[in-house]
Amino acid sequence: MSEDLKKAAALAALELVRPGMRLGLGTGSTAKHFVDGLGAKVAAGLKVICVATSEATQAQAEGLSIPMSTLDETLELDLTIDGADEIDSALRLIKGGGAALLREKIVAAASKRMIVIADTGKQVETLGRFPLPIEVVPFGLEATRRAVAAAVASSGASGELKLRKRPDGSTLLTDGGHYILDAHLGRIELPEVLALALNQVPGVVEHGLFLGLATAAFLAGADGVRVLGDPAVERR
Ligand SMILES: O=C[C@H](O)[C@H](O)[C@H](O)COP(=O)(O)O
Repeated sequence: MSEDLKKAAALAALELVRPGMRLGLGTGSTAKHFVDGLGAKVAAGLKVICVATSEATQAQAEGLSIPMSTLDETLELDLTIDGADEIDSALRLIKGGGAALLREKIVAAASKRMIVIADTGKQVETLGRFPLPIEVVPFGLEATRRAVAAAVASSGASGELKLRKRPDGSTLLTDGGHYILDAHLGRIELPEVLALALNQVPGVVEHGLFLGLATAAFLAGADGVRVLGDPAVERR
C-alpha cells in the first residue's frame, strides 16, 4: 500500500477525534500516520489522553509530546484507531503482522469504538490469505505448536505453523516477551470456531483474529476513502 493511501485513511480517522477524548493508538505503518497527525493537532492545542498498543507507538507518541496514560489509570477508552492485515465485510480482522496483537486486542476491548484504517487491498472475502499470528509463551513451544495444530484442524482449517524470526535469523520476541507462530492457512472459513479453539490451548496467549471488536473501517483506494460500518456507533 502506498504511503499516500495509508495517510489518507489515517487523516480521515483523525477527523473523529474530539477534545478530551481518551484514545487508543494502534501499531504499524498505517497507525504511524495517525499518530503523526495527532501529534500535529496536540502541538496546536488539542487536549487528549492516549494509551499505546506497543512500545514502538509509545515511543513515537512520547516523541511528539502526546499525553500518554495506561489502561491501569484509564480503564476505558472512547476511540481506538488501528491498522489491520486483513478485513472482511463483517469487520472481522486479522492483526499482528507487526507482532503487536496482544496489546492491540486488550486496548481494542477497552474501547467503545475501534476504527480500522487501511487501504482497500486489505479487504478480503474470506480471511486467511495473510498468515494468522498466534502469540505463544516460549515454555513448551513444541508441545504448544502441536496443540495449536490440533486446534486449527478441529476448526476445519489446515496449514503450516511457522515460528516468526527477525531478519537476523533470531526468534522474534513480542513486547510481552512471547513468540509468534504464523499460521499459513490460506482460508479461514469459520473464524469464530477457530478463535474459540485457539483460546482453549494452554500456552497460547492470544491470536490475531479480532472478531466483534472493530466498529467501522476507513479504507483508502485510488478513488478516495470508503467507510465500512458506522464510525459513530459504539460497541458497548
Ligand atoms: O501487529 C501489528 C498490527 O496488527 C498492525 O496494525 C497491522 O499489522 C497492520 O500494519 P500496517 O499498517 O503496517 O500494514
